[in-house]
This record gives sequence, structure tokens and C-alpha cells, in this order.
Amino acid sequence: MTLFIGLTGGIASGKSTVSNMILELGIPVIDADKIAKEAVEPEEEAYKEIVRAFGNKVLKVDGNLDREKLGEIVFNSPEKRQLLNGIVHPAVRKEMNRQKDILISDGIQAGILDIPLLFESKLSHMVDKTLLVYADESVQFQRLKRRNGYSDEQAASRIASQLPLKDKISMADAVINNNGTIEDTKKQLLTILTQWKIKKPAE
Ligand SMILES: Nc1ncnc2c1ncn2[C@@H]1O[C@H](COP(=O)(O)OP(=O)(O)OP(=O)(O)O)[C@@H](O)[C@H]1O
Repeated sequence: MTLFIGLTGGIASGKSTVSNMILELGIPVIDADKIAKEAVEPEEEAYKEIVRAFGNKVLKVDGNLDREKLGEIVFNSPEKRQLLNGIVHPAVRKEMNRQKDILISDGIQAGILDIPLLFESKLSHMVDKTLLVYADESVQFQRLKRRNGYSDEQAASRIASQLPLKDKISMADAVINNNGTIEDTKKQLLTILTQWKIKKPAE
């Protein structure tokens, strides 16, 4: 039986950092963000639905979706965000399930589903365990500003648009505190994987 772990966190809390560590251990990662990007490529059904719903103004001249423009529209309107999610989420769920089925039929012991908005999107039912990458809001703020070159206001509004990370602690089966060094984080990850009896595939 394949054990599926949902990896989540908040903006700039360190999900990609942890998901890279997991990949380096040889454990497969199903990446919801990557799948979501692929789901809206021009040949996909979701792309056509988005153009029908939002119009040509969300397209770049080359015909690809203007993700920044779309992001801005939905960032400022909960109704439009719901409309977009209603198109994209089912396509993403379907592809994640397809990839899960491959790991199951290959007899893989464990797989990670990297889903940034796991709790907000109510997708916990897709996994057996949930793992939260936590960082204090002040740490998220500093790392977000440094990584994205955001102003104080831009960083603060993006953090405020998500459920506070501390509220997700009680929802998760295990929490990695990523306030410290990368080494500290790696140690916590290995401890949790051991507790869940997940071995490196090579062992
Ligand atoms: N323990 C750490 N110490 C120092 N810097 C870190 C640490 N963990 C992550 N970072 C840095 O903080 C930034 C955010 O980390 P990362 O990209 O892993 O977060 P994320 O949760 O995947 O973010 P997002 O969802 O916003 O893409 C990156 O620039 C990363 O290199």
C-alpha cells in the first residue's frame, strides 16, 4: 500500500525547500502547482473554459494565458477566484489522482502530494497524512521580501490573503518548524519520515 503525504504550508514558509529534500531522498513528489500550470495550457479543456469565462483579456499575444493578469483579477475578487478555482481544481484533482494511481500500481511505498493550499482547498481526503512546513509570520515576511523583491505592503497583503499559518498547526499530523537553518529543517523531516516508517527507496 502506498502512503500518501500531503505537504503544505504558507507563502514562503519553505514548502519547495522541503519538497526538494524529499525528492533528493528518492521519494516521488506530485506537484499541484506544476499540474495547475499544465492544466491551463492552450490545448487543455480548462484553458478553453477560462477564456469563455474571463474573455480574451486574460490571454497574452502568443495565445498563452496571462497568469499575472488572471492572478490580479482573482486576487481582488473572491467571486472570480471561485469561478477560476471551479474550472482549474477539478482538472488538477483528476491529474493528481492519475499520478497517484501510477505510484500505487508501481508498488511505491510513499508519495508526497505537494499542495500549497491543501487545507483551504479541502483536499486532505486525497492523502493519508498531512505535513505542514511552518515559519513565523515575521520569517515568511522577510523571506518573501528577499525572494520576490516585494515591498512591505506587497509582502504583507499576500501573507494576509492566506489562512494564518499558526491556524494550520492543529490541522496537520506533523509540523516542521522552518524558522531555523536548512540543516534543522532536514533533521526534523528525517525524524518525521522515520516515525511514519518511510525509508529511503535505496535502503
Ligand atoms: N530554513 C531556511 N533558512 C533560510 N532561508 C530559507 C529557509 N527555508 C527556505 N528559505 C528561503 O525562503 C524562501 C521561501 O522558501 P520556499 O521557496 O521553499 O517556500 P515556499 O513555501 O515553497 O514558497 P511559495 O509557496 O511562496 O512558493 C526561498 O528563497 C528559500 O530559499
